[in-house]
Amino acid sequence: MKHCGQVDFSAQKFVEFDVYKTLGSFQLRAKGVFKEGVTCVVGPNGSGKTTLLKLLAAIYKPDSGYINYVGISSKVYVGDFYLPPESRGLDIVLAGRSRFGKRPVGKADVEMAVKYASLLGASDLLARRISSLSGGERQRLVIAAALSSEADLLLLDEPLSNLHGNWRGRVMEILRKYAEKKVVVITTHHGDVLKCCQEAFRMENGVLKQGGWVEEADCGP
Ligand SMILES: Nc1ncnc2c1ncn2[C@@H]1O[C@H](COP(=O)(O)OP(=O)(O)OP(=O)(O)O)[C@@H](O)[C@H]1O
Repeated sequence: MKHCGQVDFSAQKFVEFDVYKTLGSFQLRAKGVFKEGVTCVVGPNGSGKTTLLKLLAAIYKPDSGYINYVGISSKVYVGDFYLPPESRGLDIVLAGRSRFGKRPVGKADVEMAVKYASLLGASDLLARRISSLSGGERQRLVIAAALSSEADLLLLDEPLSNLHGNWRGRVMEILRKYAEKKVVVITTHHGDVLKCCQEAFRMENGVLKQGGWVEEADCGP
């Protein structure tokens, strides 16, 4: 309930966590809150970014600790995913729409998939065999797939890989729009997009460190 003088957080979505996970000799310890907006997690190869996203997506179970989802009823992790080479571009976007096989898709879902592909300038790629697509073309369809899931918590592993400067900026703009009422977390190696994140964290040797608010985000509306 909202009281006079208090901020009402009841409508907001966020995920708060304090998790420990061991994978072989690798140990991860991550504590933080990811809020509505686009959060970027940066860090060197092997530092634990993917592991954290998979923990938050409930693909991995933490060894100890907790993950508290507030206002979040659906979560989707999107990394690279396999589809048979004879699949079409539309199949990529529909995979996201089905939340990667978790729900059936129908005619209305195809319409939504077409809409999201158009947002990514990928309408002409929908009928193409995926084996004929360039890395960047496939990546734009993967991003359309992620968006078409319409999940409250979108965990995107390297969504900007294979995209050149202009497209990285456009994708960040689109993600920021999507994240106005949802939580989007991306991992990235591209320092040039950090100015487009509402918040940034660094992963170093399995430890999550807050990078602080990015004050002057000059991307998107
Ligand atoms: N199933 C596993 N068994 C053992 N070790 C694993 C397993 N999965 C990941 N690791 C190790 O955990 C560490 C963190 O991996 P993770 O994929 O989270 O890193 P990352 O920061 O996403 O790296 P990159 O930027 O290269 O994608 C790495 O040292 C990796 O080798």
